[in-house]
Parts: sequence; C-alpha cells; structure tokens
Amino acid sequence: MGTLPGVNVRNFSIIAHVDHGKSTLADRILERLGAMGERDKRDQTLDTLELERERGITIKSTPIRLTYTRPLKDDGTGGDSYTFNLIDTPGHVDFNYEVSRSLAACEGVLLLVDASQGVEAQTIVNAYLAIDSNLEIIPVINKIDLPAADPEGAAKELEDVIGIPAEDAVFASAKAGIGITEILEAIVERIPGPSGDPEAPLKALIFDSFYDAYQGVILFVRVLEGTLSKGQPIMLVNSGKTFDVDRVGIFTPGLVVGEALQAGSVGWVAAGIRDIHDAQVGDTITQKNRPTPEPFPGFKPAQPVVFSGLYPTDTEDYRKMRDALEKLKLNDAAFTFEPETSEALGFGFRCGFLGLLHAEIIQERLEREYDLDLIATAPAVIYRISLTNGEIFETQNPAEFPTRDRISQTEEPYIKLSIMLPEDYVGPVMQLLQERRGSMITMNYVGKRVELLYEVPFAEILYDFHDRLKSISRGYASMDYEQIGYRDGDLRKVDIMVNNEVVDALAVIVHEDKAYAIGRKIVDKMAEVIPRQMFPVPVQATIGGKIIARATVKAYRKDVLAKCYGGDISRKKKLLNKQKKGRARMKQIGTVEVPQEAFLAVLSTDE
Ligand SMILES: Nc1nc2c(ncn2[C@@H]2O[C@H](COP(=O)(O)OP(=O)(O)OP(=O)(O)O)[C@@H](O)[C@H]2O)c(=O)[nH]1
Repeated sequence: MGTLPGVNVRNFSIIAHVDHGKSTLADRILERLGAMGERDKRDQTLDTLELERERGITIKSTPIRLTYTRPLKDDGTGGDSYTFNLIDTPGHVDFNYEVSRSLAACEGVLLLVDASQGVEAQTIVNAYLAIDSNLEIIPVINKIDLPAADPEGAAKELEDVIGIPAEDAVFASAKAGIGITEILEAIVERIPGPSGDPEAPLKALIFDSFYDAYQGVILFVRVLEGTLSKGQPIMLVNSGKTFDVDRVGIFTPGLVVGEALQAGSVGWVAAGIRDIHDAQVGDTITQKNRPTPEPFPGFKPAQPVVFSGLYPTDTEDYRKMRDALEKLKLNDAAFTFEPETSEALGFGFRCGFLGLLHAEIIQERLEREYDLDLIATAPAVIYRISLTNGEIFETQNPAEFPTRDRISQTEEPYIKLSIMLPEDYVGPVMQLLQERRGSMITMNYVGKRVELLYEVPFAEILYDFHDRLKSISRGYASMDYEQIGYRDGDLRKVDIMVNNEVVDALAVIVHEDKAYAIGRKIVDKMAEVIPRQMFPVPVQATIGGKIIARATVKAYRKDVLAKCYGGDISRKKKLLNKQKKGRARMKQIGTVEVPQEAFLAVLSTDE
C-alpha cells in the first residue's frame, strides 16, 4: 500500500458536460497507463449497473489507481513515477452532492469541454463545484479532431464565463488519442500532491459506497489526515456510530486488500457496517479514541426531494416489491420508501428520490432486475404548509393536503436554474421560463451564446421542462440547477374523477395560476388514453369539489376478435395475447381500466 503523502501522488477527477467525452478520456488514460479500458472493466468489476452503460451516463463512481512514469527528457529529467488516483464522478444534477464529495477527495480536476459545443450549463456548475473545493483546474478542450471544432473559441468561452485563463487549456482528442501526454504531464505539473500527516488523528472522507452481501457496506474514502488501518476502532462523526475496521485496500480497479491507508491515499474500507445510513457519503471517519478536532465540513444527509407512489400492477406482487425495494435501499442512502394505500391502486409504496433521473433508474431496476410491473403516480416535490392553528408541516403527498379552510400559507421549493443557449433562442426560452413562473436573476452574453440564470419553482421543471427546452432550442440549450429553498406559492389540490368517482392516486398539488390549465391537460390526456368502454366515461378535474375541467371517453370498444371471422383459433389466441400485453400496465378502477400513461398525464409534453 504504502503511498506516503507527498509529491508522487495525484488525486484527480474528470468533470464535463454530458457527452463531452469524459468516459472516452478516462478510457484513453487507462489504456495509456496500461490499465484496462473503463468499458472492459465495467463488464468485469463490482456490480456496475447495466442501466448506466445503456444510458451512457455515469451513476456510480468507481475510483482507480494508476501508475504514470514520466517520459525522459533531453535534460535528463523525467523517468520518475507517479501514483494517480482517478476518481470518477456521476454526471447528473440529481447526484451533484456526490459529485461535490468526490471532488473533495481530489486536489485537481480535468475540466473537459467539447471543442465543437463550447461551454455548457453542466460545465459551469461542475467548474464551480471544483472551485468551491479549492481544486486546481486543468481545462481540456476535447474533440479537436472534429471538423466543427473551434478549440480557441471554446478556451476563450471558459475564460469569459468562468475566468479560467484560455492559455492554460490543453487541446486534445480523447478519441484520436491527441494531447494525452500533455494531459498526463499537466496532471503531474499543475495538480499539487496531497498533504497531510500520517501520525495525526484520523480524518477520512467518505465519497461513495456500495453494499456487499458478505462484507457489508464498502466505503470509498479519501484519507486526509492520519492512517486508517485494519483492526482499528473507528467512529463516524455525523452518525456517531462506531465500528472496527475489518479490511482496507485500494482499487486497481478491483478491490485489492492492503494493511493501511495513509494521509493522501484513496481507497476502501470494510468495517462490518450493515446499514448504509450509518456511514453516509460526506461523513468523516475518525479514530474512536482519538477523534479529529476538525471533521470534514459540509456534511448533508442524503435526502430525497422528489416523491412518487409506486404500485405493483398485480396486487400479488406486493411482497416481492417490498423485498426488492429493501434490496435497492441497502445500496442507496438517498432512496426512501414507506407503505402507502390508495383506494384506486391498492397497496403500494410512497418512494423518495434525489430527482427524476434517480426515480427513473429505480423504477427501471425494479422492472428489469426484479421483474415487476409497476404503476407510478405523478412525481411531486415537498411543499411546506402552515395551518390556521399555527402548525407547520411538510408534505409531498396530495393525499395529505389539507382543505382550504385549514390552511393559512403554502410554500413551494425553488431552484436556481442555469441555461446556456445560442442567442437566437433566447426569446422563446424566456417565454417558456415565464410560463413556468420563473424570474430572471441575470443574463450574460458569451460571444454568440447566452447564459440565463433564473429562479424557478422546482415543480415547474419536473413537468416536461427539459424536453420543451430542448425542442424550443433545437437541442442547443443545456441546463443545470440547484435547490435554493422555499418561497410563497398559492397551492391547490386538483382531484380527478373517473366515471364520477374520485381517483385518489391521480390527485396533484399545483400552483393556483396553473390549476385550470393542468386540470384541463390531465382530463384531455386521460380521455385520450383510457380505452373506450361500452358506455361513455366522464373524466373531471375538481378543486375543493368544484369542477374545473371535463372530458369524455366515448363509448364503443374495438373488438379485436371481429377480424378473425371465427376461423383460426391460434390467430385468435395470438391477438388476445397481444391485447393482454398491451394492457399489462393497466389498473382496474371501478368498471374502468386506466393505463399507466393516465397516471402521468400531468407530465405529458403536448401543451
Ligand atoms: N470526434 C470525437 N468524438 C469524441 C471524442 N471524445 C469523445 N467522443 C465521442 O463523444 C461521445 C460522448 O463521449 P463519452 O465519453 O461517452 O461522453 P461522457 O462525457 O462520458 O458522457 P457522460 O457519461 O454522459 O457524461 C461518444 O460518442 C464519443 O465517442 C473526441 O475526442 N473526438
């Protein structure tokens, strides 16, 4: 193990906007330093998520240790070896806290910018995360092999927007292998080695973790001070829990067992931790009997911000679903669930997520890995409600929304939204933001592009905002955001009635200004997706019992068997099966079958 703090270690990350080439560059560096490519590695190591590969985004961080030997130079210098710890970061706003902790484990970053796209919203947010962690930033302008590349332009944008000098940029092509030596040399020359005293009281930062059925929670750590060794009694500063270290080691990229991790090192620890909540990302590990006087600041317990009801389409699957949720939770401190009962959907779970992507990932995993068919209700954020009796409470669940006469004030969560876009689209995008009740903070011109900063209610971007932004800007706009707290907002609960019965699982909490439009949108969408019955089915939206929108599912149901002229039985069966399959994700509500799409009608994009 024995990497001492000091000159020959470099701990760094690669940060970039989506698709600017982070994985490709990581692969290239690994390949150059004789390690397997990231993608081969993924096929072999840990429990890397299939979904991650499919979606082409990084969800779980996996660090890796590499050895770099500098080329010999004419003046006789070079030839010395360095240990690189490359710490991967998840590439999505839902996981920004994890990104910030991964960055806190480093001394420097490669900030990658696509030479044909320039600075995008995530470039800026990631760069500021790095600046907040006081990291050395090496700007790398990637994809210079592309005909549309404008490396100088991209470097200039970095200077204009973030203040990173354009002359610091390294021009590269991760794909064509251009500029890789320059990048490796820049890592050695510009990023400082870690400092820290191996004899000081232990101070190690947890920047990621995963659950192993045999060893319990495996923590990914950066040791800042002191030494973390086998057998040592440790304490988690924020959870207050204590454990004895079973094993420590490094990543190569598999888990390799060692004796100790000293200040400056990046590695892993197993300490018989059974519950991931006892040792969360961002917490500080210290010695039980000799605690550090200065734990790592900025700990935030993982907290879900978006909620949705998940119900098995087949009520028989309830237990299976609970087991699956429990398994997922073992590995994911940010994911929560509790049992919930809906009159319409039966027994299910109210689940909490870090954002919509996180929600989608969990849902897809339940369906694929655990073979469950689910109905999901519309995602909701956490509202703050003050009651006339002085009580204040938070809820994300429309079922808990009080009647008007009991409410004195309602507040909703806001985000600071940053959007980068070509100037041609500024008008329509500002109009969209206005529709979403946004208010402008600033607008900056960067050459022919514009950075817009807005305050927007979080709920407004949950509902198809990203798709609309992309379509309005023909794919050119990019966005990122952070939560900024609560603001006054006059909220209403919109109930939906199908065939004159209130369907609890369809209710949504919305801002007063939007209540009518959203009620309209939901009933129209529902009338479109509910299959026709033998009788007409009214669908209505109501607020406090008053009808605000209505639509009708017309009578008549297409009889698919009519086509078969009574003859071929196997063909008949086939058609019936086909129909059954198409119906799989439906829920019987009274006499009416309601498909999954109806529950997400509020999210539909057709405005
Ligand atoms: N022409 C060219 N294409 C590149 C280069 N680097 C990456 N690409 C391509 O750009 C696309 C995105 O690259 P990735 O490495 O997957 O991007 P990423 O930043 O890891 O994406 P996320 O994981 O979603 O953040 C892929 O199709 C790559 O082949 C380059 O230097 N030149």
